[in-house]
Amino acid sequence: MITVTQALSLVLENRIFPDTETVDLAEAGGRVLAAPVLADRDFPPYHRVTMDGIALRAAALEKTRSFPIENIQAAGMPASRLSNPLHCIEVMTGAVLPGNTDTVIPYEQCDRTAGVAVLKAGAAVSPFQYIHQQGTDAGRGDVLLEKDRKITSAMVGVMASAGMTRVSVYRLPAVAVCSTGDELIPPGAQPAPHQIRASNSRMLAAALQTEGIRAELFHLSDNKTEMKASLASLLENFQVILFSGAVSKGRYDHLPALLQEAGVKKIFHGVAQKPGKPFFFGTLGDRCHLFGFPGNPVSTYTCYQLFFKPWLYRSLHCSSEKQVARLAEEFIFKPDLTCHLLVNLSHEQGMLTARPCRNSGSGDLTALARGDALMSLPAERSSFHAGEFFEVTML
Ligand SMILES: Nc1nc2c(c(=O)[nH]1)N[C@H]1C(S)=C(S)[C@@H](COP(=O)(O)OP(=O)(O)OC[C@H]3O[C@@H](n4cnc5c(N)ncnc54)[C@H](O)[C@@H]3O)O[C@H]1N2
Ligand code: MOO
Repeated sequence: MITVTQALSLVLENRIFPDTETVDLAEAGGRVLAAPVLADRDFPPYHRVTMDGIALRAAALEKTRSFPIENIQAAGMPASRLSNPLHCIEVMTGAVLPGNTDTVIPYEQCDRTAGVAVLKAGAAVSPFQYIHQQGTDAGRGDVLLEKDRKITSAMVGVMASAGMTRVSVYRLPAVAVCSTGDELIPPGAQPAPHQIRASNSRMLAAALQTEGIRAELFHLSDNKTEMKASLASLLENFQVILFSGAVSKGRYDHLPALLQEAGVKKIFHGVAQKPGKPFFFGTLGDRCHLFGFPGNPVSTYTCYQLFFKPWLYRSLHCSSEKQVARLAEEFIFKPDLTCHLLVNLSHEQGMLTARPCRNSGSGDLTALARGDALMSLPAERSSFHAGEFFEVTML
């Protein structure tokens, strides 16, 4: 059995190198940007008025506090120009600053009567106040967004303002999610007493959906001949296959052997961790990457989070951030395995703090929905003390 660290580096070494494609801006959220986004014009593109009020020349204040209003400059109107330096133009937020003016005084600081604006006593005036100056956010041609970033809603906004309607992103792999086991029935069916509902495949599909991947779901029978036939077709049609179950020592755990018979190279089978010990990972050349997650629901999900997700992010050129949290209470774990402890997180004394979450083991799917994160406790130790910091993976 290999360590968690060794397993993770083997998984990451076997990343894929996806092509790029262009998608509509409306579909780009959550995808990874494959090319930098440049400013097609200055940001803002003109001196933008930031308060409703009047625009005038600041130097005019040495001569007068009373300004005849020449006209109104609203947002969306082409720039006008102040003809008399002792006059003003009414301006609205978002308008282009009129030519021959250099300051804005909000309505609250002046009185307007009979077409004349008079500054109130104490109205503060300095050049370029309440003006968002052209090009101060970014200049034309500047990089607004670096490539290899996961596209957030703010980034969608930036791209829209740079005039983009299509975005270059890394192509997502075609993923199949396969449950295994004759005890499983679809969630909509009525289970007999000896049956359970297939939850893992739905859980994995939901996790993939948050990455923008619409996986296809399959179910493999425990029957060796049937499983073999299904695998042949899956290996033909998918770049990535996530299996859950059929990877431990049982008489019907045919998956690792059948995959290898079908030409899959075993990269590893078995990781010194709990949960998720019988985890299998293999490749079929560059054509297909296979993750055989152990069937217990918490094991499946743990392996997805700790190995598949970093693999996906590395393949898509972006990184998944690691965090540490403070263990709130003593925890003992004797086996010589990395323990991925299900925890609840809170902020205590300004520190991210983790408390073990009640659960009854890797078959306890209900606990997974109560937990916030997995805290990885190193295999070399068996007692972990309150106040120590360890890495956490958010769920
Ligand atoms: N003799 C040994 N037995 C087991 C070992 C071992 O080392 N020696 N390892 C144990 C560990 S650890 C795990 S984890 C499990 C994993 O076994 P499999 O990957 O072969 O998974 P299954 O036996 O098919 O299923 C385990 C468990 O999970 C339920 N399951 C499976 N798929 C789903 C699904 N899609 N949705 C909901 N629940 C699912 C299944 O019904 C079983 O209860 O092996 C231990 N045994
Ligand atoms: O490792 Mo198994 O994944 O404990 O339940």
